[in-house]
Amino acid sequence: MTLTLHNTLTRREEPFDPLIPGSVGMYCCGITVYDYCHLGHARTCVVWDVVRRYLQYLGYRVRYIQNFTDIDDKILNRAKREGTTMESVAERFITAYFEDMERLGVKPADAYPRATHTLDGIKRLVHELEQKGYAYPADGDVYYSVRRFQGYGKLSGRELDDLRAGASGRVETDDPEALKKHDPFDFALWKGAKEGEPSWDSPWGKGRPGWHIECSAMVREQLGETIDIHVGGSDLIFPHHENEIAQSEAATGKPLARYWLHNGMVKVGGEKMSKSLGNFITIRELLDKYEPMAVRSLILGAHYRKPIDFTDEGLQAATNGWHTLRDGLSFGYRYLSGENGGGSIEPELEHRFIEAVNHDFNFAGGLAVLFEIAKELRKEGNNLSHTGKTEASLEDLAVKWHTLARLAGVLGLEIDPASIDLPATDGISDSEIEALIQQRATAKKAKNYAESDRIREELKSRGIALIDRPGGVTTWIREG
Ligand SMILES: Nc1ncnc2c1ncn2[C@@H]1O[C@H](COP(=O)(O)OP(=O)(O)OP(=O)(O)O)[C@@H](O)[C@H]1O
Ligand SMILES: [Zn+2]
Repeated sequence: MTLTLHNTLTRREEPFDPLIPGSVGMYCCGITVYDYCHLGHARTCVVWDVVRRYLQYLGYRVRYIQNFTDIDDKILNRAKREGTTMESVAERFITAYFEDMERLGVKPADAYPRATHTLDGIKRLVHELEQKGYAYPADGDVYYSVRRFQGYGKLSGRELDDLRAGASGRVETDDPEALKKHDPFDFALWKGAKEGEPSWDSPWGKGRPGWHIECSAMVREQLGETIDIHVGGSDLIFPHHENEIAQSEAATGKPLARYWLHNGMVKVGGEKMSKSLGNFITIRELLDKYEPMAVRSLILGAHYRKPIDFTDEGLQAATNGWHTLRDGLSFGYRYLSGENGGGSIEPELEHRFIEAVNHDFNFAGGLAVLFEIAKELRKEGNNLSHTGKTEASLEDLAVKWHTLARLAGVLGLEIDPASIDLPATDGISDSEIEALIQQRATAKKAKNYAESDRIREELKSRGIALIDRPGGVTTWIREG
């Protein structure tokens, strides 16, 4: 079984073949830290977290880097609005980022480089591009000359000439930057200092870096000149990743990344969920209403390249799905004296999981295998509580449970053993059921059959079937 990936650069699904066998260098464009993260950011972080975990599970050593963009107009604007500094805004939202990601079970990256910590590397790169004729200074700024780079447009499939035609050669005369550029598609590598804004010394005078150059510099510093996998949201393909390629490849003469992978957007009513559009729900607000693992299930239930439309119904369905998994995952704790995933696993099920996921990270296909195991364990758990017996042997069930726990862990879907007594799938706990059965017995004794039937119906509508046994004993099972 080979892992194949859809490479945005070649528009094809290709076998994965890292530069150094057994080892993967992976870079993800991270967050611009000027606000709380929303569900769109959660999707990006969760998807690439799971890709990283999966590669590790296949046996690769993975070095995973994600940056923070902590120099940016949006951060500056917020700082001005709040009468504080850019550093303090960035610090606050970096802290919030780590809190949110911990709740979602996203593993920390191996390093989190920041623009403010990478200034030397950025300046070196700009200088190199200038030396090689790809960059020109203009009145305190430095611009990248896109038409000097042969491969410009190869990632996004956009031709510079088409872009030019689209822009109809018009130059916005009231935009001071536009007047400094030799070509409208040139972009800033370095921006001369503006009054009252943070700035750093450089050979071009005081100023600050552009957005695209920081990623080129951080990739190089953290992972080298050519990396295996570069990832980010599909909104970054153009211009951000196109510009990263132009910068890095012009400087080194080598490919920046062997595989470019992009996740689809979280949308709301067809539009990208975005801070700027104001149509977002923060991870914090979301986690007030839904369980973190339900959010993960929502994200992993769609193929990573497809858009997800955010709705409450979608999250409710993902919650139900998660509860099925949770019931399966709790089997070992409830019935197998709480051992966890260290035991043997079933090769056939593992094979099916890998076969699904190896096809361009089809996590939804992998999840389907997990649901199947979880449903069987849930059913056998019910058998065990109500008849004391199971259909399969307990040894087989232990192997299935280990398989489920191991593979769900690869997707970062885990239960907290302390939470196992929470209400199960239908939201009704064992003790609530027992209480209703008691009430029903009392009603029956009083010959209030209407009430006793009502209770039976109520439980039935919540997925609980009652079985009246001889001697007035009532047992129950969870159906479904
Ligand atoms: N709606 C979304 N769905 C999926 N990924 C997203 C979404 N919005 C942003 N991302 C991804 O999150 C990462 C961080 O993005 P960044 O901080 O630049 O957000 P942004 O695009 O400025 O957000 P916004 O558009 O909300 O202002 C990027 O990889 C980006 O592609
Ligand atoms: Zn980037």
